[in-house]
Amino acid sequence: MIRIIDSRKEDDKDLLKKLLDRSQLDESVVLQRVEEIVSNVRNKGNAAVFEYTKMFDKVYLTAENMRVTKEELDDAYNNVDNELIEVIRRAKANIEEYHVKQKEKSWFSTEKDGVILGQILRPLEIVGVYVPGGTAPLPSSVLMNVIPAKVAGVEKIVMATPPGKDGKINPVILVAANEAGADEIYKMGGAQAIAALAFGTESIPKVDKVTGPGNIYVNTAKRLVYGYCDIDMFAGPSEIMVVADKTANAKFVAADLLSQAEHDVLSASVLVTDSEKLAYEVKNEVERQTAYLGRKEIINKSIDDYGAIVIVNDMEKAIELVNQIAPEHLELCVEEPFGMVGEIKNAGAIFLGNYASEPLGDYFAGPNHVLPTSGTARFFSPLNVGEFIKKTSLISYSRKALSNVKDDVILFAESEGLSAHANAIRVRFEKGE
Ligand SMILES: NC(=O)c1ccc[n+]([C@@H]2O[C@H](COP(=O)([O-])OP(=O)(O)OC[C@H]3O[C@@H](n4cnc5c(N)ncnc54)[C@H](O)[C@@H]3O)[C@@H](O)[C@H]2O)c1
Ligand SMILES: N[C@H](CO)Cc1c[nH]c[nH+]1
Ligand SMILES: [Zn+2]
Repeated sequence: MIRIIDSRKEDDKDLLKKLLDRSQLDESVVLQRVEEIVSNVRNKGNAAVFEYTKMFDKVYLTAENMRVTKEELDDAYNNVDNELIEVIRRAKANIEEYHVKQKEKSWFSTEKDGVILGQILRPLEIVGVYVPGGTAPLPSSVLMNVIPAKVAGVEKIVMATPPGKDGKINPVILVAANEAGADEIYKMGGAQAIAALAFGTESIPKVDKVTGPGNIYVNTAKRLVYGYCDIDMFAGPSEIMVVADKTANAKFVAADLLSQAEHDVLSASVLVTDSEKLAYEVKNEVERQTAYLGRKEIINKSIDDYGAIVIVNDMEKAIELVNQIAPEHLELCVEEPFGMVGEIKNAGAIFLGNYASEPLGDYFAGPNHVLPTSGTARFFSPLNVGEFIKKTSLISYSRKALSNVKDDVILFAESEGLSAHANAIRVRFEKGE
C-alpha cells in the first residue's frame, strides 16, 4: 500500500535516504561478487561467460550459439506482428530525429598572428550496448541505445542481452535491434556480459564503451570496467517523481506512478503535492488501478517499499525535495509547468503537463529513456549522441605566434621545475633557428 507522509507534521529524511539507496543488498557483498565475475571473464573469456550464464540464466551457451544468427533474425520477423514492426519504425524515426539535433561539429578557429586552435570530433569505433532482460525484455531500450550510437557514426555496435530460459532472445528485441542497426548480438546478460564486452573474449570483440541500463550487477560491473573502456552512467531501477497541485488528475497521476513501479521491486514512485485532497485521491486510485494491472507482485512490493505520497506546505518545498532526490523521471502536473521548470536543477527527464505521461517518453517521444537513477541525475545526463563521440584538441602556432608567448611559457615551466619543458620552447629561438 502506498504510504502518505505529511511533511508538514513529520520528518521526510528517512524517505530521502531510502529512495537514494535502494539496492537492498549489502554493497560490499555485491562488489565482491561482481569483482569475481569480472575478473573470471577477463581471465577465462568464453568459459566464464558460459559458466555464469548457466548459473544465473539457466542457459547452456557455446561459442556456436552465443551469437544471434541471420536465420534467428529472419525468424524473429516471422514472429512479430507487422503492426508492431511499424510502431517500432515510427518510434525509431522520432528517436532519430531528436538525437540528430544533438550532433556537435568539429571546429577550428584562427586567432591572430598565426594561431589555429580547434577540436576534432570522431565517433567511437566500436561500442557495446546492454539491453536488460531480467524482469522483462525491453525492445524500447534497444532503440534508445543503438540509435544515438548510429547517429554518432559508430562503426560497429555490439549488443548484449540475457537469453530467456529457452536460450533464445525475445523476437521483438531482435527486430528492434535489426531495425536500429545493431551489428552483432550476443545472448548474455548481467555482470558477465559487461565484462565480456569490456575485455573481449575468444568470440566477443573488445569494445571502447559500454552503455545501457540494468540491475545492480550490471551497474556494478560497469563501474569496475570503467577505465578499461568508457561507460555512460549509473542507469539502475526505474524511478518516477510527480509534482502535482490541485489541478492535477488523480487518475492520471496514479497511473503514471504505477507505470514505473511495474519495472522492478526496487523501482521508486513518489508523488509530492500541496493538495491533501489530491494525495488521498491518488492513494485510492493507486489501489483501484493496481487491482486490474499485471505484474502485481512487483508493483505491490515496489509500492510498499519505495512508494510514497508526500504532502508539502507549498511548491517551494516540493522543488527542494525534487532537487535532493534528483529523480530519473519528473512529471510536473501543475497549473503552470513551464513556470516551474527553471527551478528544477536535478532530474533526468522532465515531463510537463497532464498529457506528457512518462511512458510516452519510454517509447515514442524521441528523447532517450536511458537515464541516471539513485540521485545520480545530480551529475549524469541522459544517454545522448555525445556519449559515442570522442574529442581531440588541435593546436597550431606560427614562429611569430610562439615568439609572442615564449617568455610566459618558459617562466611557467620553470616554476614547475621542468627545465626540459622550458628548453623545448627556448631552442626554437636560439641563433640560427
Ligand atoms: N535507468 C534506466 O534508464 C532504465 C531503463 C530501462 C530499465 N531500467 C531498469 O533496469 C533494470 C533491469 O534489471 P533486470 O534484472 O530486469 O535485467 P538485467 O538484464 O539488468 O539483469 C539480468 C541479469 O542479472 C544477472 N543476475 C541475476 N541475478 C544475479 C545474481 N544473484 N548474481 C549475479 N548476477 C545476477 C543475470 O546474469 C541476468 O542475466 C530494472 O531495474 C529496470 O527498472 C532502467
Ligand atoms: N522507464 C524505463 C526507464 O527507467 C524505460 C522503459 C523501457 N520500457 C518501458 N520503460
Ligand atoms: Zn518504463
